[in-house]
Amino acid sequence: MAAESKLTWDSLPYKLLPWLREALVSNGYESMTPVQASVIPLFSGNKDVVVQAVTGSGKTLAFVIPVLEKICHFLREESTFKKGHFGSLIICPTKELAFQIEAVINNLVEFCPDENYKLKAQVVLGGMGTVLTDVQNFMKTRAQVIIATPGRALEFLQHSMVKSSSCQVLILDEADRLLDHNFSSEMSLIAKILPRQKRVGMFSATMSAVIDDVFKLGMSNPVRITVKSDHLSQKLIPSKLKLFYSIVPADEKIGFLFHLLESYQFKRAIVYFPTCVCVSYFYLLLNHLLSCLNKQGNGCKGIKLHSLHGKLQLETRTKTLSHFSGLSDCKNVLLSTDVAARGLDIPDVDLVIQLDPPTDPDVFVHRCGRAGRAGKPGTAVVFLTPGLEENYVDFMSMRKVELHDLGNVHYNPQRFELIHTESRTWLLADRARHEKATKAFVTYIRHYSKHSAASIFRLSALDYWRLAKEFSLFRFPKMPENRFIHDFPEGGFIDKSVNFESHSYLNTQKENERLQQLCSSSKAVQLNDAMLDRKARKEKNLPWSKNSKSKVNEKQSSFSLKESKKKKRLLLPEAGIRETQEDWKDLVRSNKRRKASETTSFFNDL
Ligand SMILES: Nc1ncnc2c1ncn2[C@@H]1O[C@H](COP(=O)(O)OP(=O)(O)OP(=O)(O)O)[C@@H](O)[C@H]1O
Repeated sequence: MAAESKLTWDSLPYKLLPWLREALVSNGYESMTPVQASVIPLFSGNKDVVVQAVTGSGKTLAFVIPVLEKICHFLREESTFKKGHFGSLIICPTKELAFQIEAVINNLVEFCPDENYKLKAQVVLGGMGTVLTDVQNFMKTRAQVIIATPGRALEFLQHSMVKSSSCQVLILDEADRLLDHNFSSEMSLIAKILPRQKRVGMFSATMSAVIDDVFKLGMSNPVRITVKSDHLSQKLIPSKLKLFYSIVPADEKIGFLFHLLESYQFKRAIVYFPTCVCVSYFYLLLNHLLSCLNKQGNGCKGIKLHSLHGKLQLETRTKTLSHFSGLSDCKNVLLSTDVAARGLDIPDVDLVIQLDPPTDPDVFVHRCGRAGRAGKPGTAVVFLTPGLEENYVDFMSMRKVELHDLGNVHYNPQRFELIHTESRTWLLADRARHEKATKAFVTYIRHYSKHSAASIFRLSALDYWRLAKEFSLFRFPKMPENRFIHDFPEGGFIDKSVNFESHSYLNTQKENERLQQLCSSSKAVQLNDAMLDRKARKEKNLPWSKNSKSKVNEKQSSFSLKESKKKKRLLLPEAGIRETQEDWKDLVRSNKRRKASETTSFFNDL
């Protein structure tokens, strides 16, 4: 980071603990960043702080230093925390961020002389064992700093063996995220459990709606600190981060993404997708396309893809991040949801691509801020589809975020066609792939409806045909939004040349099950036809006196028999119809899940 000479650690109005000063310098932090210089004296001097500073400006150390100092002062006086007690609680919205903060603390505390005490931090996260395991570990390690995500932090504090009366400092990293409606109830309960006398620090690059909530957390007279970038026009954006937009029709996004990945010189890039299913689907598809393009000598060599989203096991997520950020001679590309939008500090990420803008405009700033950190150069590009979405440029400009046109990009149309053909062939080879594409498409539409800028992102204005092509769909799933699709094809069939009955699974067991189901439903149709035939014959053989219908009606009745057969068939689970019902069931199920998850954890969706 470009250090300003006057911001040395010695220029603080008090003297840092000698071991801490040494630890900072040994970790390469020769001097303070502006946010550290503004925050540390106030926060260490017992003020509550609400800090807004651009992404990558060093907010983590701005709270870690006062936290460690306060614990050391306490330990100097009391020599130890009583069993079950701790000194500081740091809350952040994601597990990745919790581990990152733990690493920053660990790198410093190893310099702490442990004559009397050993400084320790412990992460306490949902999805990693039970809270009882966390508590048992805590009893063994006697960690003084707890780093947690909100739900597990609350469970931990509510455990009878955990005593919170010695907690002196509460930190909310990505505070605006922690205080939004998804976490606010946990946060108020946590604030009630912790002692009144604690100091509170809130940190984020965006703080639009936070200020009303500070008093709920028991902050008394907080100081608001805003550190803007020295960028001429963009005060919310780091000075060396360049922001671009490009108008790209939905069905050209994948081709254009490959073009950017190939033509830009970068070391690490993050590509954002809206949902977990979209990440996992496009990870498979893009990997396949990459190997096709490579084999056919169509470029895109030396690119390695990684995928990250909240539905992956924590262990997988951790491994993915370490592979993505580890040493490599490839261009590493992380396909991710917003689980990697905030706080993550991955060295050398110099390109961020957003296939779609995020639903919350504040997240846009956080996503872009994964590049251009700590004074390094970076580029962020967002794709906007032609039409209403173009207004996003003015919308962001009103929020003081200026986007520049990436300009005309010439890319190879042949390669573009190749991408579509290869995607189609790949999907045709396995029915499961098309099912995944369908799910990804449905989650995309659902996500689109959540945009806070509803006048720009309208479901009615989406180009569903092009969007379906982006996902390589052969058929529209049944969903309420189909009413917006012009010239909606009969049965939703986009590609009429695809025979859905013979479209098979690559997995033999799955395929056998499907064939059995198909067979039993066609038997059911036959049985039903036979039953109707018998009934008709019986009616025909009745004596004239008992038959209510006249001969004149006979022709009509044989016609209505055919009609009723047809109708009954429609009620039976024939292959095509069953699929539509499946699509529909998926949607209903996912709607139910969405409602449930909206009331539980928002981050399941990331
Ligand atoms: N004093 C310093 N000197 C040199 N580098 C620093 C200093 N402080 C922090 N950094 C580096 O700057 C980078 C960004 O820091 P950090 O992750 O704390 O930013 P942030 O402001 O929290 O960003 P975000 O808003 O994205 O969470 C890190 O790589 C960190 O090592």
